[in-house]
Amino acid sequence: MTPTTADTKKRPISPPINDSDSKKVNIESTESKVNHPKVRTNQPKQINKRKYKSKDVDPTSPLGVLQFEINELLQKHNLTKEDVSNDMKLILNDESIIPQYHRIVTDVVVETISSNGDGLGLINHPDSQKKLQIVIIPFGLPGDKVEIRVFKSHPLYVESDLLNIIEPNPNRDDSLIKCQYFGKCSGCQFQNVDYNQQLIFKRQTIENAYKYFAPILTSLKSLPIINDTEPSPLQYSYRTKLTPHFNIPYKRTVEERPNLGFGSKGRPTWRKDVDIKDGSILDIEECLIGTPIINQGMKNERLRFETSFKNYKKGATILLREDTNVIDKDSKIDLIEESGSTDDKDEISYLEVELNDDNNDKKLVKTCVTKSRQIVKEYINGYTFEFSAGEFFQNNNSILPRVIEYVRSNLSIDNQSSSDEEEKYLVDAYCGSGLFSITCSDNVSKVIGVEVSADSVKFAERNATNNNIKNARFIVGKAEELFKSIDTPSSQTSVILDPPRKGCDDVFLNQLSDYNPAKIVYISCNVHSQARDIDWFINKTENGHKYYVESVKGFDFFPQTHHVESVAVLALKKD
Ligand SMILES: C[S@@+](CC[C@H](N)C(=O)[O-])C[C@H]1O[C@@H](n2cnc3c(N)ncnc32)[C@H](O)[C@@H]1O
Repeated sequence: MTPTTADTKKRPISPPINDSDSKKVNIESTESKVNHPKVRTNQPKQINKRKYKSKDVDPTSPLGVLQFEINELLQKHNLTKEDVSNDMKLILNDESIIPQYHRIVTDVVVETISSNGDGLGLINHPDSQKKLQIVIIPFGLPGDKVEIRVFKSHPLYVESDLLNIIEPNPNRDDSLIKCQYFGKCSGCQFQNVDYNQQLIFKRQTIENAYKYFAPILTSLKSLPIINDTEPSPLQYSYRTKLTPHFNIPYKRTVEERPNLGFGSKGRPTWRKDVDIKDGSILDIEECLIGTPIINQGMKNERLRFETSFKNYKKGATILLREDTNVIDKDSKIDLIEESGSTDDKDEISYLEVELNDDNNDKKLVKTCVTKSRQIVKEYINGYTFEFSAGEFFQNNNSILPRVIEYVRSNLSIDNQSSSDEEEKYLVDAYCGSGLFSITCSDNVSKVIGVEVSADSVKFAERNATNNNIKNARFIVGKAEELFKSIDTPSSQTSVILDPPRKGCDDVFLNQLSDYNPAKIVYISCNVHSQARDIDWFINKTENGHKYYVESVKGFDFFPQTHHVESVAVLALKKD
């Protein structure tokens, strides 16, 4: 499969299973439409009025990636999409057909796991013995034999709830589960999977991402073997930011406190000893992947919510962000009113943490901030960072020293036109509040960071000053405008890219190619858009062919979940 055109703006990579228009991934109608067809059985002329509405999906989003995963399953079983298609018109318009489709199925073997952490399997088709259905099984692991309830249909797959594990696969170890909400909460997918196996799943996600989204590099066999995923030092209690939320029904005053927590996923009965109230938002007192002070903040804010919910006219999200202060070991921190969330005695909750690095005359004092405009601090390997609580900052502090070291070590420039005596430069595109610009600044003469958020740039400048970094300058603007203001010689410059989930703009990638830097380190929380961008950059831009993918490695920023951060290094080919 190759991209359809070399010069289109959107670089469409469409899964081959798609319907006629290859630029679109057509998915899905709304749940209410599928589940509650308003068919007036006494007025036959009204039948067949409801039409299936498809919507465009970004191919690198979870639903877009699912299309590639479905396609792979079809290929494995030598099936066509007609062999698994569901008659959406019928499902939407004939109520009597629903029990046939939305049913309990037993002895289903989970074949594979999606990048979203859901199991995928094949079941018999209600329409015909010659057909099959592809089913998504949340919390199903490859090799499990399970009982499921199908509850929702889509043109090429159905969704289900996991009811029972009939035969568990060897990777399933439910004794590892720590959270009482696991299996219902949409946050974690892998608590019952040994941590090493979690890392293997994530490596597989990266491999698949490059297979699906870097088709040219894959077909030319010019991708390196994907490195093992770097584990997180903390596998629980690592998340420095959580955002529990609640719903208030439209235009209604509620008498009873609404659930406050995280979105629920399906209606699993497989966790038999767990009694969880139904609802689209689960009521969650404690989130075990959150840090201790974040959970203290959650406790405080839940207590406040017991009465304050009556003041809300609509649903909202509560921000919980860890704030880390570095102070002398013997001193006491001055906790002013803004310092953070307060407990039932109206006292600011805080935790003292010992430092286990060279800074042993200092200690850390942590509070939980709830106001998005408030300034919070983070401490990483002797560096301190300040940023607005509501702005982007990496959420797993424990793994940051490892990822920073990895990025630093891969920035080194090694080409013929550059010698050790020559000055080296660093460009940090999408720099946020300066995490990589600052921590990677010491072996280069000059760093230039660019970032679209003026607020983040303000903090990047402040962070450079606070960390005594004198060689960094920051520009407010889109990465796409970066190269206008760059004067460093490209053969001595490395570039860090750390874009948001959607990846880089084509304009930017073309400019990057024209600039032709010595080294590129691309960090991404969406390996699918990363793979797409790298395939495009190397194969479709002017100087792209001069580069090769030196390495790709995952970092487990979010243990127990399906997410993986990927770092890809591009170097210039040697002549
Ligand atoms: C994943 S974050 C990385 C931030 C930083 N590297 C870090 O690790 O803290 C992506 C950043 O890109 C910024 N951003 C989004 N679109 C951008 C664009 N077109 N040009 C420059 N920055 C952009 C966001 O504001 C955000 O700070």
